[in-house]
Amino acid sequence: MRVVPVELGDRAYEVRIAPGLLEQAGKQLQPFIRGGRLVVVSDEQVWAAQGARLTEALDGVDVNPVLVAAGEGSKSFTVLADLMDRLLALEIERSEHIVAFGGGVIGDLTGFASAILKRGCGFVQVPTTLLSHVDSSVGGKTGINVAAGKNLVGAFHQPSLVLIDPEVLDTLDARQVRAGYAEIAKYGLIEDADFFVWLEANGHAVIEGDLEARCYAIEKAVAGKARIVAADERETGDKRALLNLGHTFGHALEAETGYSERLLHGEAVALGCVQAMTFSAERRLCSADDAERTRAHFAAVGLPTSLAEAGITASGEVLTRHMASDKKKAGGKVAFILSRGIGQAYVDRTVDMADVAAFLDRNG
Ligand SMILES: NC(=O)c1ccc[n+]([C@@H]2O[C@H](COP(=O)([O-])OP(=O)(O)OC[C@H]3O[C@@H](n4cnc5c(N)ncnc54)[C@H](O)[C@@H]3O)[C@@H](O)[C@H]2O)c1
Ligand SMILES: O=C(O)C(=O)C[C@@H](O)[C@H](O)[C@H](O)COP(=O)(O)O
Ligand SMILES: [Zn+2]
Repeated sequence: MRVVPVELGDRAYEVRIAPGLLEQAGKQLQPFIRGGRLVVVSDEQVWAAQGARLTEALDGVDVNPVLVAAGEGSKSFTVLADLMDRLLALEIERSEHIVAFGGGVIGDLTGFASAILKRGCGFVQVPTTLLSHVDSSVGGKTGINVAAGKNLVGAFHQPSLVLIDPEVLDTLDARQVRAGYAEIAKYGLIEDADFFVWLEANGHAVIEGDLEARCYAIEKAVAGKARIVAADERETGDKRALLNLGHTFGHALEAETGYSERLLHGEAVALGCVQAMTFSAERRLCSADDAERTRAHFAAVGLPTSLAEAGITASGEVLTRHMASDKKKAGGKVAFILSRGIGQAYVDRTVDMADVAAFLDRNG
């Protein structure tokens, strides 16, 4: 088993990664079982595909599944309110841990519900998508989307344990796997140029399900994220903001497409990373070659790299309006994660929104 520690003092926890780990859920989750039961929040699709594996591994435990609809729409006040009522109806106690069994939507929603239920109870992440393996299950960002934008209501609330079994990805469809891959490549672009080179050679293997390549890439991305989170848990400095590479652009694209299946979060991040690198190249911060390598790699693994490809016709002015609600805004200025080269992302607070709008109009 690969174990990545997330060093956060009294909120420290482990990320355990191993094929077949789900079969050991009884042993792994033992410390969190209270009164013989475990409350598990999941979505209907995950539960249909993987629920039996979890409940069989928890033989003898009274598993209480609480299911929500699959998809980004469940990161909403309506679903959160209903979930809270259902958790309270189970007479859940503050000393209990809730298990988030699903992708990033379930992790973000359940994590937020745990943060506010009875003023905070514990939770454990058992992620089931590639995206949630490499990114959303680690670091404690939880929350929901609201009319004003993506993840604008939420809390930092760390899980007590993360259990990653790459074999759960066997039932995940190929488009979702590719979307999750974008957050792996993002990590290489941020601060690990050698890892990006490795991905250029092995990205297909990661996507196609080579277990060794997948485990290596998952561990690498998780370890990178854990290091950044340990250094800047609440994004008060510029360190954690780097994990937002591609997201200022990407979240605007998700807003424009109504958080719908038209553009998955990971696809928006891929497109956003290409835009951030191309914008950086136009400003001569990084080379045109690095921007092209980024575009070519995402294209090679089947991710969208242009607005036209994603079917987005909105003007730069409309897209930058979405960016105005970005959480990285300070003193009225939106911060952008730009790049001095592959593996050299940095936070830039000098960007003029009119320049971004004109860039988007030129680079449809
Ligand atoms: N908190 C963070 O740090 C963080 C980081 C990155 C992304 N996110 C958030 O994560 C969300 C995206 O997460 P996601 O890409 O995992 O999407 P998701 O949770 O919507 O899952 C994608 C789809 O796959 C299905 N699914 C999940 N696991 C499956 C499995 N093993 N077999 C079959 N079907 C399965 C789900 O039912 C869903 O329909 C976004 O809301 C994004 O904002 C959060
Ligand atoms: O963990 C982080 O920090 C990230 O930025 C990871 C991102 O991949 C993730 O999508 C996150 O939810 C975006 O953060 P937000 O603060 O912009 O909502
Ligand atoms: Zn993301």
